Order: sequence, then C-alpha cells, then structure tokens
Amino acid sequence: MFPFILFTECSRPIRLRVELYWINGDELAIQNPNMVNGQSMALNSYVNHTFMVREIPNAQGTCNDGSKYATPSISPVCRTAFITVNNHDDQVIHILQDMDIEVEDSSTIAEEVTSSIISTCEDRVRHDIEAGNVVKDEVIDAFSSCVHPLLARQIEKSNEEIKDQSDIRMNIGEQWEEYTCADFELPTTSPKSMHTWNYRGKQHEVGVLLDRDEAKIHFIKNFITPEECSAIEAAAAPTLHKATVADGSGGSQLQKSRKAMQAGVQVPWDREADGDPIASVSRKLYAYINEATGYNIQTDGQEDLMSIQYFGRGLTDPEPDRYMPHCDGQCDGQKFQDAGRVATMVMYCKAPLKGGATNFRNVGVHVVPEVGTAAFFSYLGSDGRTDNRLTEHSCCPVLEGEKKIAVQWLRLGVDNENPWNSFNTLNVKHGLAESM
Ligand SMILES: O=C(O)CCC(=O)C(=O)O
Ligand SMILES: [Fe+2]
Repeated sequence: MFPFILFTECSRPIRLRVELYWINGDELAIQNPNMVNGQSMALNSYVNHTFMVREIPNAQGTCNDGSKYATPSISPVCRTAFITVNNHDDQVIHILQDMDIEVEDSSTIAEEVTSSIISTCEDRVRHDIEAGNVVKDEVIDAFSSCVHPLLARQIEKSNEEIKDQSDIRMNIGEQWEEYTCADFELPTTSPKSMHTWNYRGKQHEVGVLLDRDEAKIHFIKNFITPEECSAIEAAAAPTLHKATVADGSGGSQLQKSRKAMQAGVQVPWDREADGDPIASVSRKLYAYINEATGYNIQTDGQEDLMSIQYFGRGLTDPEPDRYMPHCDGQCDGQKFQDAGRVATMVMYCKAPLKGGATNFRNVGVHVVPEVGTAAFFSYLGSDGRTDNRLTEHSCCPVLEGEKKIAVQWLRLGVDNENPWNSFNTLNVKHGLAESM
C-alpha cells in the first residue's frame, strides 16, 4: 500500500466539481463523489495504480470552461484526467482549475530546491561579473562558494528531518515489539513482492519484505531440507551450551531472558563433493546471499554455522526464552568496519507451537517460523555505510513447543589469514584492542 494525498487547488475561486474514481481492472469504483475545492484526502494506493478524475457540470449543466453540457444525461462528464501513483515518497497531487494534474513528491521537491539554489547562485555571480567584482578566472570559485553553504544547509535540514522521522519510527518500534510478540495469531507480514529463485534445478518461492539498498529482508520457502536440519542438529548436539549475547565491549555475555542452547557447527567443505548435507545447504545460502546482495562473500574465514534451540515452558512462564531486539552487525548508519557481519540467514528447522516469531520492530516486519523456510536479511549499503537499525530484530518469547534454527552470519573482509575469530565482537582485531 502506498499512501498519497490529493487535493484540489484552493487559491482561486473554483467552480470545478470533480469526482474521483479508483480504477480496478475494467471497473470504476467511486472514491469521492463531489470533492469540494480545497479538500484534501489521503488515499491508500500502490505504485503504478491509476485513478480517474472526472469534472462534472454544475447544477445548471455548465462546465468550468463555460461550455454547457449539451445533453443532460445520467452521468454527464465535462473532462477526464488520470493520475498514476509513482514510487516516490510524500506524493501530493493537485488538481488545478483547468483540470491539469500536478504531482509533487520527494523527487520533484528535491529538484525544485536544487534548481532554486543553482539559479540563486547563477544570478548572484552574473551580478558580480557585471559589477566587476568577479573576473572571468574566478567565476567557478565564486559559483561554488555560493552553492556550497546553501547546499550544506539544505542537506543539514534534510538530515535533521530524517533523524526526527527515525526517532519517531524507533519509538513506535518499541511498542510494536510488545504487541506483535503477544499476538500468536499474527501471520508473516505480506511481502511487497514475490519471485522465484532457481537453484540447481529447484524453484524456491521468495517473498520480499523490505527492499532498500542498505537493508533487505526476504523469506525463502523450502530452503532447508529435513535431512540438512538433522545433520546440523546432530553435529551440534555434543557441544550445546547456553547462548550468549554481545556485551558491547567486544566480548559476549549471558543474558537472563536468553535461555536458548546453541552450538557452532564447522562446515565440512572438504566433504562437499560427497554431497554432505551441511556443506550443501551452506553452499546454497552463500549462493542466495551473493545473488541477493551482490556482496561476493567468500566462505574462507567465516563463522561456524550456529544451531540454536529455544524451549517453551508454557504460557504462564514469567520469563520465557526470547532474544531481545539486537542487530547482528554494526547497524548504526556509519561507515562499515572491515570484517564485520553484513548478512544473516536464519533457517527454521522446528517451529514452536506458540510464540517465537522473528520480529523486525523498526520496519513492521514479522516472520512466523515455518519448517524449511529461511529468513534472509542484509545490512550494508552500496555506499559503504551500514543500515541504521532497520534490520534490528528479535526472537519473540517462545511459550509452547520448541524452536530450532540454524543461523549463518556472514562477514565481509575475512579470509583464511584473517578469520572471524581474529576479531572481537566490535570487529577490532585481537592484539590491537589489547595494545590500545
Ligand atoms: O530466533 C530468531 O528468529 C532470530 C535469531 C537471531 O536473531 C540470532 O541468532 O541472531
Ligand atoms: Fe540476530
């Protein structure tokens, strides 16, 4: 759904009478009969959807341009115009007096501001040339010293706005976490789009839940087979221990609400050619992640695959097993620190009976565990900056049944000489941190 606002222009005495229709295939559904001048209305729609606006004659059968509607009929129409929703933010659609449609959105506004800065500076420099204050050689310098502070101020203003919006979103996120985790009937968020991923002759249904350059969340159906799950669980069994969380100063610590058991499983790449199920599912996840992100992540120096198992202790458990909201990697919107995590694949091997969804509270995305499905998310932008908490996520309290997952966290900048465990949880190389 894509919200946008539409309103008729109110600066002039308007006699325009318009009706707004929602076009649904061949059908027209009236949204607003007789919109009045200056009225604004919010419409929920989606990109590429088209609305129809009809000007209708006044009670005397006269259209706004003065023409008389010749043969009064059941639904007389003076003029018709169409509006198509685009994919820019903050769309405001103006219906002008002469039925011209003007679209204002984040992109047209940015263009207007930029042209206004450029033309202000052109005028200023032209004036200075005429007044003899600037000579030919200095024109470029004069122009850039005019543009520079104006653009910087504009960018600063936009950044402040982004920060305000992001604070609002984070606040809502905190409340959203509690509501969504408490609703056991809540299904997985409807994907923005679906497509098929072909891998070695098998088709996998993919749902795109968030699609930004620096933050993506997908689910992939039938990603992990029961045989692959069993192999991971069996390999993990001898070393299962209580799960930890990052402690914020480079290490790991236990957390009261985190009761899950986990164990790292080394991927047996040397047995890949023999069809080893752990190597096979690992190869699949690298293929998916590299295709979805374009990161070109290599297997050398990566973390072990992690088997994590949560246990429900009933609806009355005062402190159920959960994993509080966290980011797997840096996720502070700053420049990426080499060797950090950039993507995660969570593969659901056993689904709990109640609770245990993976919840992305800042973007309203909720993934209900389904055996065989995987949730993929990535958190590094093409400009080298990390996502700013859009992929922060949690595991909602697991109340009944067991939840078993296999997780692979993927890093960029590791290799055999610089493996993941030569860095601490703040991505500072061991030895360097101690000597600082
Ligand atoms: O349990 C889940 O669904 C998410 C697990 C997770 O966030 C993690 O292991 O980093
Ligand atoms: Fe996580």
